[in-house]
Amino acid sequence: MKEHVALVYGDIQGGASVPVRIHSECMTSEVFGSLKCDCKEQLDAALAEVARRGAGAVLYLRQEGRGIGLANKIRAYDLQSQGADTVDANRMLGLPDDAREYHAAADMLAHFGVQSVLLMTNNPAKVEGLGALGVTVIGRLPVIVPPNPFSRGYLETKRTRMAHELPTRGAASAAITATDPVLQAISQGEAE
Ligand SMILES: Nc1nc2c(ncn2[C@@H]2O[C@H](COP(=O)(O)OP(=O)(O)OP(=O)(O)O)[C@@H](O)[C@H]2O)c(=O)[nH]1
Ligand SMILES: [Zn+2]
Repeated sequence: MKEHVALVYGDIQGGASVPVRIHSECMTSEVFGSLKCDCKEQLDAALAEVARRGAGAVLYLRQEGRGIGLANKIRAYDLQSQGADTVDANRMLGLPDDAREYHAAADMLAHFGVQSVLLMTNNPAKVEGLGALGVTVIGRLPVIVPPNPFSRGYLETKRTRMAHELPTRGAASAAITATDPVLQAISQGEAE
């Protein structure tokens, strides 16, 4: 059984416009430090933003690899190393682009009596998915991580094929940004 986690900071009981990050597990970046995606930096940025705002929650869902599981994600990485992008790699394996569900997140928010959330995400499908489950998403807070040389293609695929609201290369952003100095240095070294 997968155990999901609600990390709550401050008092959110019965709250409205509660800052919430609904985060999907990514062992490769969060545990092993892979730079192929932005998940760990998004998690860190969300935790910092919740603390800065004084109250909020990070709901950590055990949906590795957008719900296809770790072994399938590693198989997809193998196909990506041969040129496929994230979406096509999943399809070549006969798997959906995104197999995640958000019932657990909706249940957690109901448990705390949260009336509405400010959702920290760049993914409009996540906003819609929660709305369909009865969660009132009153606003969206972008969580932008600057690309590094290893994540650039992955982020570009999210922008162009999965409709994530991410800046085009070089565009300035006033969103929550990752503060990791190493990643910022890598990204600035890449910028031109
Ligand atoms: N199938 C697959 N999953 C991946 C890959 N890289 C990261 N993931 C998973 O993608 C999930 C995160 O989803 P993303 O599409 O990056 O972001 P999101 O949660 O939809 O949107 P945000 O709220 O803006 O972060 C995590 O579960 C990661 O394990 C990959 O190459 N293939
Ligand atoms: Zn990741």
